Amino acid sequence: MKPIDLTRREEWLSKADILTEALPFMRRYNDKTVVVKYGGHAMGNDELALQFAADIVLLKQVGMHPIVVHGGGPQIGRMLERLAIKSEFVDGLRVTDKETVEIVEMVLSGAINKGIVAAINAAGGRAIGLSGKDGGLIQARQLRRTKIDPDSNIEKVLDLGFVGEPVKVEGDMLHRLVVQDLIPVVAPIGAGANGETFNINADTAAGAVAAAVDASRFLLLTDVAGVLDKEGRLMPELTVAEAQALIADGTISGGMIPKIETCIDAVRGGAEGAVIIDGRVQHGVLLELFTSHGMGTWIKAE
Ligand SMILES: Nc1ncnc2c1ncn2[C@@H]1O[C@H](COP(=O)(O)OP(=O)(O)O)[C@@H](O)[C@H]1O
Ligand SMILES: CC(=O)N[C@@H](CCC(=O)OP(=O)(O)O)C(=O)O
Repeated sequence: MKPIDLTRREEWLSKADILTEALPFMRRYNDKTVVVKYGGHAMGNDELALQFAADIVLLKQVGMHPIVVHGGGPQIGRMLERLAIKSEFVDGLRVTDKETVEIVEMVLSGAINKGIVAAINAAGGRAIGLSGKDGGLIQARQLRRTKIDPDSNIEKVLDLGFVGEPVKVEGDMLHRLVVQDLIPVVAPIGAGANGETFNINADTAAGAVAAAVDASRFLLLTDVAGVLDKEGRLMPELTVAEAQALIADGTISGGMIPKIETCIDAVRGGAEGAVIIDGRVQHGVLLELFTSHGMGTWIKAE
């Protein structure tokens, strides 16, 4: 990190202003757990990734307990393409056959998880990489999803293969890690009761982790400013009911659906705030947590 040049009064003052604004938030969140979902689209370039890691370390340094749950959808997509394996999405979820789930696990628990761990460690933190399989962290079952067929009006069960949903997250295990000053970095892979591997949407996994550790704040980093209305304008706040209406009328679609569903679960579960922010903005996590104006879209109960 570049030190503040105290001979340049202007620079010094601007940093002092930032600190004056940030300190009350830092005090408020001292000893509190924050779950940060780091989406594949938010990972951007190496510089942004290093900055993200430094911000996570800073949260730890000011006394918070950050837990990172990451995605990697675009990276999985690229690997599947290289291997000439076709992939399709239904409502933002990747249809996952046996061959695909092996690649999903390899990409998420391998390169991406260890890359984030290495970046946090290089920034001065102590990260520990886990998949949902380690220590039985995320126990999962096959996701059962149905859809009403618009022509016949009959409810149909969708076959998404090895797409899972969390049944139980070992929150205590994460607590034991964070009190030892470790920063858990979790890949959204679930373990089935019979040892199956499940591909869990990273937003869903992050929401389940946030609920299990009773997180004070839940941030989802993506590649848009937040939830956009039909004209593409940012919506700074949404109630649960408003968000549901936007899904129903199609304003919210694709990958934004699991994000919103997860935020709704988090606020219903008691999280103080669930926020969708632009991970491509430098220091977005700090701006959201430590400024009064925040960033992105805040989903609130009512
Ligand atoms: N109303 C909306 N506001 C913002 N983004 C939306 C909306 N509806 C759909 N999206 C899409 O959701 C995407 C974010 O989801 P996704 O691609 O799964 O991100 P990530 O990889 O970060 O999880 C956006 O890039 C955008 O294309
Ligand atoms: C079931 C399902 O869709 N799983 C996701 C898991 C990764 C993910 O969610 O990554 P992002 O957060 O970057 O989108 C997938 O296979 O792409």
